Order: sequence, then structure tokens, then C-alpha cells
Amino acid sequence: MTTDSSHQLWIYDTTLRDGTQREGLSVSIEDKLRIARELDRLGIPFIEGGWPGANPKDVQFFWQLQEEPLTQAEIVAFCSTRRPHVKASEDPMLQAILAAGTRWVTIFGKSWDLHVTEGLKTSLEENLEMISDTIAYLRSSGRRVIYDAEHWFDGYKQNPNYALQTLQTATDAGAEWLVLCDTNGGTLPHEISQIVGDVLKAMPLHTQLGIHTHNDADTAVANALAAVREGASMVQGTINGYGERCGNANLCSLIPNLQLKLGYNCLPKDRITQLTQASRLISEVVNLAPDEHAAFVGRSAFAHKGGIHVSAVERNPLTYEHIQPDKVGNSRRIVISEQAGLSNVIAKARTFGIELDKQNPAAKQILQRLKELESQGYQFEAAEASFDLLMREALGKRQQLFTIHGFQVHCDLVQGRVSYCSNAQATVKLTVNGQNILEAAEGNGPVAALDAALRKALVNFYPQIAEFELTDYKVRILDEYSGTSAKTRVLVECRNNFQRWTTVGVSTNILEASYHAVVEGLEYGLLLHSTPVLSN
Ligand SMILES: CC(=O)SCCNC(=O)CCNC(=O)[C@H](O)C(C)(C)COP(=O)(O)OP(=O)(O)OC[C@H]1O[C@@H](n2cnc3c(N)ncnc32)[C@H](O)[C@@H]1OP(=O)(O)O
Ligand SMILES: CC(=O)C(=O)O
Repeated sequence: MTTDSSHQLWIYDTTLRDGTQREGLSVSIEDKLRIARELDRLGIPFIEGGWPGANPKDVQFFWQLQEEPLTQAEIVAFCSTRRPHVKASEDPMLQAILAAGTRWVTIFGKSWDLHVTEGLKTSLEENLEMISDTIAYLRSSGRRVIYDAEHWFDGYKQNPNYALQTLQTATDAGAEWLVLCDTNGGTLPHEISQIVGDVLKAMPLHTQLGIHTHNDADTAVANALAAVREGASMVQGTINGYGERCGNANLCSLIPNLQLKLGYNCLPKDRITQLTQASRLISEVVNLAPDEHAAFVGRSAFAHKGGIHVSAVERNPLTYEHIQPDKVGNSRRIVISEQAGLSNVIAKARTFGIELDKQNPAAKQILQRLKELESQGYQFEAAEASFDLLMREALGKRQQLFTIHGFQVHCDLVQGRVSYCSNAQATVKLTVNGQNILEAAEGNGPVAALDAALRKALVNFYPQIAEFELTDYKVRILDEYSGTSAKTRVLVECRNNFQRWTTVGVSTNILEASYHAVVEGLEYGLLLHSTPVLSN
């Protein structure tokens, strides 16, 4: 691995170590391996895999990677310096890090005198010995060492001479990178710039600095950028900014800022376009909902809602987009809502395969209907299938697949041994292909019973309905001060083997709102079968 190009930056991912220190995030060995392989595929050069010796999972993770190594990334094992007054060769943690079998190791040590005397309860001299012995021992065992200077910025502010001594000690012992950590995450960008500049002046020429920032002041990305601008050449962070407390610097923001805006080489050119996919896959693996509004990779990062914005973006995307979304593998979306203008309607219609222009009276009619319904409580931005049906209706293209004449729902609350359990029956009356049908079904609640009765009535005519599944049901009270007569909005998400779609219903009667959303959900699924259309 060469490190001589002036525009080369080394991205160091710590999702599998610092990322897993986030409250609520827990991963299995299989999850860790999957994430490591995804980061490797993305072209990340250094992947910190964990702290072998701290827990059996991390020990096993490194063993498994020895069996099936990554393709291009260096997998790095992490550990602290030796404990005070113990020989490095006799510290079990250092034995564990050697057993991990990686070429590179990262050792964190104390830079802040307060941490030495209060945290480690040892002397400033012994801390220097701990740093020196640990790194020298690992070097003599054939490892290349990255030194993470924990609490660097706070330490430097309190006692710059001692903090610099710790760095010099690490360099003298053989560390190849000195990573300045803003462990408490409270430093601001101008302080980072100044202190990184000071360090570069104080340390020998060719010292390689890295930066590791936390987001407690919401400046982790800005801080890392400031350090790079001063001369740091390694950037540590995590995918989606996962990490202890408020998180670490988010690599999904840092990488595009560094590569697309500042011109550094971080990832191979063809890989940065896979950033959005990597972000979403990793959020799926760690079982945390993706942040839809995340910069660069969020679903809304290039979503345009205001009519003025959409009108301009349609003419030239530069008007409201800071980069082209496909550069990071994301895509532009047009959102439909009461804030829309004709441009939103026309752009959205195009995604459904419908060509309209501003002169078409149907476009104006659709916009007017949209605004009317939104003022009654409908919300189409999350229910694009209902909006597609609304457009088809206005254009006289909504096929009448069935006609519902009415429905009845009956609920029983049966007292069991410890609690009540509910059982519901629904009856529906409808006409399909000229035939009148009366059908009934049961469910564990009124909406499930209604959905079952409708499917039972329709399945002989439309067998594909058996593949549809109701996957989500969301209820929102719109005017909570009206108590039990409040208006309710129901969103229903359905899916088949290929697609998901969402529909909406609004009423003061929750059953009626659910009925409208469920019926449109079934209708839209049938339309998807007959016409290939796009939906949310
Ligand atoms: C800034 C960072 O994010 S650093 C990484 C933090 N990550 C973690 O802590 C997750 C993994 N940690 C663990 O599994 C455990 O804390 C272990 C296995 C490391 C240690 O567990 P224990 O031996 O039970 O110690 P405990 O967690 O209570 O305390 C930490 C010990 O490490 C010592 N320590 C802290 N930093 C260092 C350091 N840089 N070098 C050497 N020792 C250190 C503390 O002084 C304390 O020592 P003590 O046991 O003599 O009081
Ligand atoms: C090493 C590390 O994770 C920190 O100082 O924040």
C-alpha cells in the first residue's frame, strides 16, 4: 500500500468497532462479516473489525476472516495500550490482538493528563511507557501500527507539551499513523484547524496524521474536513454516522464531500456510486431504519416538494441540487403534496408513464383535486398509488375492475382467562364482471376481516390477488382535539413479489378510512398486473 500521492486520502471505517458502541445497535458475527464484505466491495482501504479480547464475538470474527480474507481492504484489529505496570508481552489483550492475525493494528492511548491521573490512575511517565512498550512490542511482532490519540484535542488544550510528548513517543516506538481523536466530540472546526496545524508544525516532517471525530456538537463531518484541509491524510468514520453517544463522523457524507467537492481520491471512481446502496444495506443489516433525510444517501436527499423547486429542477437540476444524485448512487424524486405546482404533477405523471403538459386541462384538474383532498387530511407524498389512481380518474383511464355496494363488520370481544381477545367478521357485497357476489370472512380485527372478505370475493376473477400482502397499516389522528369524532388518516402498504405500493383513506370513521385505503390497495395491485407502472 503506497501513501505518497498528495491527493490520496485513506478512509478508515470503524463501523464494526466504534459504530457498534451506539446505543441500540447490536450485531452478530454473520452481520459483521456481511458488513465487512460490503465495505470491502465499496473499496474502503482500512476496516476496523473490532477489539479482539474484549468479547468472544470479535475474536471469532477475526478468525473467520483469516479463513476467508477480504479482497482489497486491510482489516484492522483495535486495542488499548497495555495496562499500567504490566509487561506488554504479558498483557492478555495484546496477546489477543496478535492472535487476530491482522497486518495492521490500531492502539489507543491517553493524550490528556486528566485521563492519565484520573482514568488510568497512573503517572504521566508510566503512560508514556505504556504507549512506547505497546507499540514497540507490536512492531517487534511484525505488526504495522496506527496510533489513536484518545481525547487529543481536549488534552492538547489543557497541556499541549504533554499531549505532544505522547505523539512523539508513539512515533518513536514505530507507529506509522497518528490519529487525532476528538473523543468527546465537543471541538469546533476552527479549533480543529488550528490544533492540526500546530501538530504538523511540531512533529517531524512526513508525519502522517489521521482524524477521528465524534458528533456531540454536530460538527463531526465539518471537523474531519477541517483536519483534512490542514493536512490530515487518514479519515476515520462510520457508515451512517453510527457510534457512541451522538455518533461518529459519517462516511456517507465525508466521502462525497472529500472526493466530489475537494477532489481527493478516497474510493475508486466506479465505487462511490455504490455509496447509497451500501448505506441502506448496512442499515438493514444492523436493523435500524435508514435516515431518510441523510445528506447524499437519504431517500429525501434529492426529493423536491415545493412547486417552485420542481419547476426549476425540471429545467435544470443544478437549480436545487448540489450534486448529481447518481454520483453517489441516489436518485431524484418528485414529491406530491399540497405544496405542489403543475410541474410536480407533470413530473410525477411522467414517472407513471403519463405524458402531460401545462396546457392540458387534466393537469390543472389533478392539481386542484390534489389540493382539495390534502386540505381534507389526505397525504399523497407517502401514498403515490392513490395519487396514480387519482390521475387515472381525471384522465378517464381508471378501469372499473369491481364495484362495491357495501360492507358490514362485526366485532366480538371474548374474555379469555387473562385478557380479552378480539375476533371480527366482515361481509362484502360487490359486482365483478357483471356477477353479484356476497362474501364473508373472519379476521383478528375488523380491517383484517374486511381485507380477507374482499380477497375471497375477488380471487376467482383475479387469481393474482393471492400474491398480495398487506404489509403495513398506519393510523394518524388528524384533529386530536375532537376526541372520538376526530378525523383519521389511514395509510396501507401492500406488496406482491415485485413491488410495494401505498394507498390512503381519510374519514371520521376509522373503519371507513381503512376501507378506502384497503380497496385502493387491492385495486392498484390488480392494475400493476395489467399495466407496468412505477410507484413508491
Ligand atoms: C474512546 C473509545 O471508544 S475506546 C473504546 C471503548 N470501547 C469499549 O470499551 C468496548 C470494549 N470494552 C470492553 O469490553 C471492556 O471495557 C474491556 C474488556 C476493554 C475492559 O473490561 P474490564 O477489565 O472489566 O475494565 P473496565 O471496562 O471496567 O474498565 C476499563 C479499564 O481499562 C483501563 N483503560 C482505559 N483506557 C486505557 C488505555 N488506553 N490503556 C490501558 N488501559 C486503559 C481503565 O483504566 C480501566 O482499568 P481498571 O480495570 O484497572 O480500572
Ligand atoms: C479511539 C476512539 O474511538 C476515540 O477516541 O473516540
